[in-house]
Amino acid sequence: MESDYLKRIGALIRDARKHRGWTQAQLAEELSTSQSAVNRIERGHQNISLEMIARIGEALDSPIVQLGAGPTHLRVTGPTTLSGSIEVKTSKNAGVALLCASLLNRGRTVLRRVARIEEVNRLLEVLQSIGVQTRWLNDAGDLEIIPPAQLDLGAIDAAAARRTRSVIMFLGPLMHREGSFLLPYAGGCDLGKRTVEPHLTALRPFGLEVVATDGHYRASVHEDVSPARPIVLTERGDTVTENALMAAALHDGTTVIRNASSNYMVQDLCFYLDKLGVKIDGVGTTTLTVIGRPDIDVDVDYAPSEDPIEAMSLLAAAIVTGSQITVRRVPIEFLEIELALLEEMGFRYDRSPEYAAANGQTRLVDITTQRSNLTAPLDKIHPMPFPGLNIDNLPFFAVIAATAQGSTMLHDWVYENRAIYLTELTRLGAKVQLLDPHRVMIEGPTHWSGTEIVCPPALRPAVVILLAMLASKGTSVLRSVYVIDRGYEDLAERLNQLGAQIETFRDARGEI
Ligand SMILES: CC(=O)N[C@H]1[C@@H](OP(=O)(O)OP(=O)(O)OC[C@H]2O[C@@H](n3ccc(=O)[nH]c3=O)[C@H](O)[C@@H]2O)O[C@H](CO)[C@@H](O)[C@@H]1O
Ligand SMILES: C=C(OP(=O)(O)O)C(=O)O
Repeated sequence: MESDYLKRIGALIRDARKHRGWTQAQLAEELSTSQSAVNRIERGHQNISLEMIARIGEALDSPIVQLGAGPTHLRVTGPTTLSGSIEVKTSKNAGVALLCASLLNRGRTVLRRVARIEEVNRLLEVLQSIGVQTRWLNDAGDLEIIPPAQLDLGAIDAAAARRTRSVIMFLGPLMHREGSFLLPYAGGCDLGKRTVEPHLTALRPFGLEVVATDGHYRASVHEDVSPARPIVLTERGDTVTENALMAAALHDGTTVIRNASSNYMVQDLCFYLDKLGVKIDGVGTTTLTVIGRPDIDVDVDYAPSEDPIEAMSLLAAAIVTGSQITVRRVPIEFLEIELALLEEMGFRYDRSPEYAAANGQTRLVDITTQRSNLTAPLDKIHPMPFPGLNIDNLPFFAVIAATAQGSTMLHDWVYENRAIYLTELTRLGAKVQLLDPHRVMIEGPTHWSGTEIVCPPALRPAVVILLAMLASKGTSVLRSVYVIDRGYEDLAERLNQLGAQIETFRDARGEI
């Protein structure tokens, strides 16, 4: 079925290219990819995302390929009451870390139930462009990754790389494969300045030097340098810990990483590395001791765990719409503080006994929400590195606080911009006052009323607006939802299965 569809798309692209009089190499250059990737696409031998189709359409200025592409928008009819049950997908953040980590392994990696989200698609495009074979094995999202003997970094799909921040996690694995290389600057949510300096500090003891020039990180590796002392991270960041772990995995010796993040995606990475034969002590703590293996060549199969941020999003959907739903496969240990705080605010729910995730490690529960009357918490809500309230879950408390009686202060000390985007909720009737770029005061409850909003360039605030739209009276339009698709698989469709009325649409050609 899928290959049929890919072949038809491939044929359309080939015809449009020929119509333009271009060679595959010319189109490849325009797309910052390799001629062989274009050849694979045209023959229907490569998965291709809507994003990529849109980029090809733009490059070829082709009405055929542009048809149906362009930004996607959502039309929401509310207010909605949800019912039924929904399963949490595996996490974006473990998914992207594991895709990068698969570069450590010369053998075949199979990742189970990977969320089919745009962030993963971008990384797959990057991996394919440098010669890695990747293939979805089935509709369940099982993904096969086979690296080549030699990577073709010169052919890297720079446009795809720049759309994700995760490409920064290529540094750890690549420094063992290449003496020197170029990586495009990392993108991701626009949350203000996000430094990469902690990554460079963490990797320097392994001999990595990086100079940032004209849109690229220029990396070179001094092979005679190796960590003489424990590596002390200057901040307990998730991706920086993952980079240090990946560098340590192929390092012939023992590395100690202190002030490590013990967050969910880091744990998933540790469990995967264990399957590669890398021994890690201290998983779930802030000191990780890694016994690396200089050559890893094994066929592995790993099932990353469920996404605590998606679980929180679904609980917030139930709370803001006053609905009873069952959220299945909630990774409870990464949501305990959020739930404790919600309980304090008056949220009532039932939880099933714990059971193990497919990785055999992460503890899951099913949560059934009850209609609850919430009141504002006495203290401000602020995030902390795990085991604190998750930084990415903080925005959901904005929409929850807006349904609660009283004033709630949210303090996002982490990001420069993210709290500012929450003020968009005022357009749907919430009282959200920006006290400074990091703090908002929210006064509830809210009489939500529908309107049209363009997604802010940040995933979680965009989802928060969508959830408020479910509760809003009348029709709302949420424009340009790529940012949501970066991190959620079919969110609108899955909410519809719970009874939401969300229609996905694109602008007709010629309209703005
Ligand atoms: C792909 C991925 O996994 N992305 C997650 C990862 O991004 P990532 O690891 O890239 O997060 P950043 O490096 O951007 O760190 C987030 C912010 O926290 C600050 N900071 C972090 C830790 C600390 O101890 N002190 C400190 O100041 C950083 O300076 C930065 O401003 O972690 C973020 C914070 O959990 C999450 O929002 C992202 O979803
Ligand atoms: C900030 C986030 O993602 P990223 O690190 O991919 O920009 C997020 O997941 O909310």
